[in-house]
Amino acid sequence: MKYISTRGNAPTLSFEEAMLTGLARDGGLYLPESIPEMSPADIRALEGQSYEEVAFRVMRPFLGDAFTDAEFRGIISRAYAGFGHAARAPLKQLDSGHFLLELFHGPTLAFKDFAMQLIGQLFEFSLKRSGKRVCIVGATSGDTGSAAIEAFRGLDAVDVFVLYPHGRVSEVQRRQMTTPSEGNVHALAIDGHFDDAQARVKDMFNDFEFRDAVGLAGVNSINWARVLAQVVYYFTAAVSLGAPDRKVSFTVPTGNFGDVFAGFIARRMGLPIDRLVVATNQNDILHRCLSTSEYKPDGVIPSISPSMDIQVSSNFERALYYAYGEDGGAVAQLMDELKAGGFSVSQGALQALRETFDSGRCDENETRATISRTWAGTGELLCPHSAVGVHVAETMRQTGVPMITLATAHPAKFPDAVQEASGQHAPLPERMADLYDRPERLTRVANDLSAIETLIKERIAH
Ligand SMILES: Cc1ncc(COP(=O)(O)O)c(C=O)c1O
Ligand SMILES: N[C@@H](CCOP(=O)(O)O)C(=O)O
Repeated sequence: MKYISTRGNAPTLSFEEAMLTGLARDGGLYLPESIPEMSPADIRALEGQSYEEVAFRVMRPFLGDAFTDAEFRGIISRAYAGFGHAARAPLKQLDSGHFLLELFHGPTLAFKDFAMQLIGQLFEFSLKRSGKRVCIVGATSGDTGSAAIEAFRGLDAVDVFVLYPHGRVSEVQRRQMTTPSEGNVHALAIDGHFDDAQARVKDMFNDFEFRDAVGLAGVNSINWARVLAQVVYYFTAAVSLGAPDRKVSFTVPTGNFGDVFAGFIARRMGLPIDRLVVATNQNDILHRCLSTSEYKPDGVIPSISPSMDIQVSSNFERALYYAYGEDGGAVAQLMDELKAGGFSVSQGALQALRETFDSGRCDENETRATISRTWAGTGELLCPHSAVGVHVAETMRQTGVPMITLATAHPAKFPDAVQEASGQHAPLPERMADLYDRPERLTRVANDLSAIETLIKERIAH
């Protein structure tokens, strides 16, 4: 299995190389050259299997010869051993035909753990084998950063730097990033919002001298392995509702488009997904683009679902690659236009996107009302991101096709918003009960590439 760049002008890599490389050297994102398919019989055979077994069968064809079957099974088993639910991703019924896929039972209480725990294990295995070191730099609006720190803390061959927008993540998210005491963990609070942090990370990848000097690696959903690990729970959820003999739809609270793009890959692999619904908060560039064809970032507005406060949605580039008929030149052209302010998706590409994706938006009041209504009606306490999904799903439901909404974070990560909306306190699990008492360690940084690069080089030298 080979990996190619969405912009068509970077070296072709193996799975392991693409995983350790992060951003392609032409600025694009890696994708498999072709997408392996699973037959209806293969999908049917997943019924009743453990999450780990489904993960093995779904991901194995993408890996080539990077790991033996036994090695990969061991990696998967270690990755999910620390999850707080035997099913890993349990499905709960909310209403007739509407289900909630709970993705927040991992160590940092967000869906990011599904991929990050796996790539933590993959990196560790791979770096031990090669004897190499890497410097991971990630951008986060709150959840990727804490999941990355949890997955890589204390690893000898890795330094992990996380850039988060100062003052724009929840207190629990911040403390998850600033309280680990391991010397290889560096939480950097940047002046700006998530889009600034993500832009600086991509700038670092495009600064080849810096990139090669520090051994830069990425664990944002830039990294294909992140997306791949998220494909698995689309299979477990759909199969438990009758796939491949019954279609299902998914609604996905969306920011950087990684999670919903994983659903797109599941669909291309043969999973009978009817609609993939992109649910945005008031930072609704994706909903506007899918409705009007115009993709023009116009500034982030802070919301009560802060992890989705994103206007430059990295993985949309991967969807555009397929919508433009796998034409890397066309994608490179759009990304140049984006640097100059924005672009319009062609009518043909828009039609291709709409064959798979629907979209909807949920404002702040609707988010609060959904948390309150869902608590009162079902006893399920939603985090604000999951509430965005549930609200949009409720407006999109079709009779006859079950809708599965992804619950992307635990309500305890956003206790103030949840309390205000529902009057309910969402307590942290016992193992994190002292989070508010642990000492914090962070560095404030300006939104300045050279200052951040200098800081990273100095920290690594020490
Ligand atoms: C809790 C939560 N929900 C939803 C999202 C959006 O996911 P994606 O960026 O993959 O679209 C994020 C951030 O990624 C998140 O942290
Ligand atoms: N919401 C994310 C933003 C980064 O997304 P990623 O999937 O590209 O890592 C976060 O919580 O950091």
